Amino acid sequence: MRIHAIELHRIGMPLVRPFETSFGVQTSREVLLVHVRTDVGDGWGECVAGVDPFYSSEYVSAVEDVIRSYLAQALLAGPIGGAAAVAPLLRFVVGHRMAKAALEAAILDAQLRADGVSFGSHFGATRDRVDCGVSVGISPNIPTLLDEVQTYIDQGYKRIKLKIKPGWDLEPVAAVRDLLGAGGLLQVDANTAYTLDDVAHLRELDAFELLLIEQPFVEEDIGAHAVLARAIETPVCLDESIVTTSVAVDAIEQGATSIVNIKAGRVGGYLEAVRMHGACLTRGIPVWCGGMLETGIGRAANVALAALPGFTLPGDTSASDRYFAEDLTEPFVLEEGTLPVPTGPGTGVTVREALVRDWALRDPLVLR
Ligand SMILES: CSCC[C@@H](NC(=O)CCC(=O)O)C(=O)O
Ligand SMILES: [Mg+2]
Repeated sequence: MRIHAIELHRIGMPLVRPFETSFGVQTSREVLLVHVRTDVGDGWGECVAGVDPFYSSEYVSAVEDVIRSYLAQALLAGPIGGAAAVAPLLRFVVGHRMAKAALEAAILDAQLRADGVSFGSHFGATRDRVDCGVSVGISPNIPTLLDEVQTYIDQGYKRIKLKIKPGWDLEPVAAVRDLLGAGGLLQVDANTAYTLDDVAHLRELDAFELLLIEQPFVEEDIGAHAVLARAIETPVCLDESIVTTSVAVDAIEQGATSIVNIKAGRVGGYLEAVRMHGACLTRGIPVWCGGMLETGIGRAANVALAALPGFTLPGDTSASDRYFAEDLTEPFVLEEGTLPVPTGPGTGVTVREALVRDWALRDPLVLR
């Protein structure tokens, strides 16, 4: 495959409601899209990095810079062996996994569209629909939280995930457990907001029959998560910590995580995410597909990934209208708590390029 151009599009999309986590409040999504033009056709990839380095060390301007300054040339210098060659070609740059993942996804999209193969088929999907959960931000108060959760219950979501932080945890969880009833699927995500000093406090979550507690401690503290896992009943699930398949295996073997949130952008791409799925499946570790407020481009790829056999828990693969009034692709619409796996070549979705232009925050960066 010969890549003729790599275009970086930085666009802004308002969120339908503010989304608050333990690291801040978001009211819009500023997202970097990669559009590659190759000798076999075009492809689109979405970078999951936020506009600020608050979820991880990556952020949109840094992604633009690392692609422009280092990564693009490695892909434009000469013919490459397709998407499988991208990670090895980019290994000379340390980290920057979200940037690399967006490039690989765009190239994979171009390659599979040319081959007439869908992401799902390429990954080994075994389902044609995936069960969907929804992530609920920190609310100003309990009544507001319950109104939002009730909306999602009425829409048919199969699982509720609540963002928590010190001062907003036991009370909202108790209220939502009460609203859901005993059998409702409920989990929490702390986005690293706690420390080992909070173990006794976090043990009180055991009363609410949660599916899991996601990433209570900072990314690097794998061992601390193993200590917590031995001290509480609620299964510990890692997100930010799990940046490669080998880190996932180490964390599993240390007893730091018994469920894994897989996000292709966080681990360097969909091909690594498929490898991570395989490693977890072999070890009997359930996985689910995390979300990064993707547009329909990333959402299509996530739904394909979530259709693999080891993805046995509902993911943060919500409908497009969870975050956006209008999407860059045909909207993903929830049907009985599920989304259909796209069957068309590549991601299987068509990017509305007029919207990419209308929502652009600056002129595209074209690298040749
Ligand atoms: C801006 S928060 C993004 C990271 C967060 N993602 C979600 O909560 C799900 C977001 C989504 O529904 O795409 C997580 O830590 O899991
Ligand atoms: Mg998370």
